[in-house]
Amino acid sequence: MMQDTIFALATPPGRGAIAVMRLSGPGVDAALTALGATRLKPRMASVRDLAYAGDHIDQALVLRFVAPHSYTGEDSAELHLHGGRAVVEAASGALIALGVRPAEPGEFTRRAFQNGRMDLAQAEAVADLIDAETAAQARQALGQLDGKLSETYAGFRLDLLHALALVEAEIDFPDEDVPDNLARTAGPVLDRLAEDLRRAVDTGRRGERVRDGYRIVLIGETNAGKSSLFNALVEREAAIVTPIAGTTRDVLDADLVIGGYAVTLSDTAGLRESADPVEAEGVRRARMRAEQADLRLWVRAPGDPEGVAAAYARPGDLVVANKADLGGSVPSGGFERIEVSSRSGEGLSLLHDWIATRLAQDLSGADFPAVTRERHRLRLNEALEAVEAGRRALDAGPEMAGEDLRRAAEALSRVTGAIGVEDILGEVFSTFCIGK
Ligand SMILES: Nc1nc2c(c(=O)[nH]1)N(C=O)[C@@H](CNc1ccc(C(=O)N[C@@H](CCC(=O)O)C(=O)O)cc1)CN2
Ligand SMILES: Nc1nc2c(ncn2[C@@H]2O[C@H](COP(=O)(O)OP(=O)(O)OP(=O)(O)O)[C@@H](O)[C@H]2O)c(=O)[nH]1
Ligand SMILES: [Mg+2]
Repeated sequence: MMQDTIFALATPPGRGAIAVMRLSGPGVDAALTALGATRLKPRMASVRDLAYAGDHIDQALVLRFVAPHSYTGEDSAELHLHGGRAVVEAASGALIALGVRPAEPGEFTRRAFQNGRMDLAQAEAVADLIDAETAAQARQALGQLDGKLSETYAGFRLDLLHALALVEAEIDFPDEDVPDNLARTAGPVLDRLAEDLRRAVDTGRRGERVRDGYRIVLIGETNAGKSSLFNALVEREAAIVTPIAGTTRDVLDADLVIGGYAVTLSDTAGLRESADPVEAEGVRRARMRAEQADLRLWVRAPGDPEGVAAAYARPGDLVVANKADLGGSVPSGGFERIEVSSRSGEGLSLLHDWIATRLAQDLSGADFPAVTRERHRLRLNEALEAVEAGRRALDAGPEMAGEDLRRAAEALSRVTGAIGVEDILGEVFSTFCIGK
């Protein structure tokens, strides 16, 4: 079956200096000819007057790419138009009249994937690079686009296939010259692989946090000044502040960038026992969010009760001793501690720097993370479990182990899309923007 020919605006909609319209599919050359763009040398920019049905559309810069030497691997073209709504409308109308269809989100990259121009992890990297707002996110996405994540998984698979070959040799030639002590040969290979996978899962937290944002949660007793500190850090009056204990109920999130890393900061309800069902639900949500935090700032004020929050703090938390302008002391309780005043602003830049240092500690690292999305982490854990099961099964016999190892290989292949791809295509490409 012949592929549709598709088009989409690749630049943001609206008024701009230039609007780039992208086309891909077997009908590209016919469409270009119908618009009057002829004698185009592949990969060379040419200025052409575009017209359709007697109407002049634009004087445009036109690029033509001949399959397979294009982004999608198909015949493709770009119309660099004057960036006004009317011109873009006229060009779209002409293309639709010529039987070229508007693209679905991510359809260009999906075709690039289906034509073997990139694997699934690289396609995800394209989306991540477009969404990147911090330098760290862009760096990580670019590494993934270059194939670093794919290489890591290829390495795991190679070790796995090595172990599988040993196991299968034992299955196929049980009476021949294969060492019959299988556990002695394949065992160490699997042990090493399991070790590598475990390390990859551990560093994976870092990749996901760089991509999705590092989660910082404010916790503390009511009235400690969590919402005041939240407002000071996000630099706007986002949260309600009152002298009434129990003001905050819902969890309030704000996205910010600290030290070049994306951070989600959450304000939460003050932790205390409450008979009010609304407040009790707020406290339940506060605890839930605090559980998932990468860093918790335990906000304390002079005279705070040694109450629920103290019982809740855990190693790694930072005590933020608030209301320093009032004098009076706040016990640190063995935690690292920084004195601030949300009111006067004293100490806030110190707090900012402390957080930036913690982020760099937790998120920077020389080697590229094996996991940047939950999808990767789930498959990696699946592979690790299967390898561990295979290792245990070696003693029971090669058939048992072979089954587990094939399951591990399949889990790893799903990350780069080497197999079992149909069910994940929708999930991966539906989040793209149109024109990518
Ligand atoms: N105008 C424009 N800018 C763009 C893109 C684009 O499609 N159009 N890209 C799209 O995301 C990115 C660049 N990525 C691209 C990757 C491969 C090919 C390509 O034509 N590859 C051919 C030829 C390679 C060569 O010139 O030697 C190939 O690999 O065979 C084009 C763009 C970013 N900038
Ligand atoms: N003097 C002084 N007062 C502060 C400071 N920070 C907050 N406050 C006051 O303390 C009271 C409580 O502040 P909030 O920010 O609402 O406290 P909270 O921890 O969010 O309280 P809940 O939402 O009830 O848990 C308000 O009256 C604030 O104006 C500070 O640094 N110095
Ligand atoms: Mg509050």
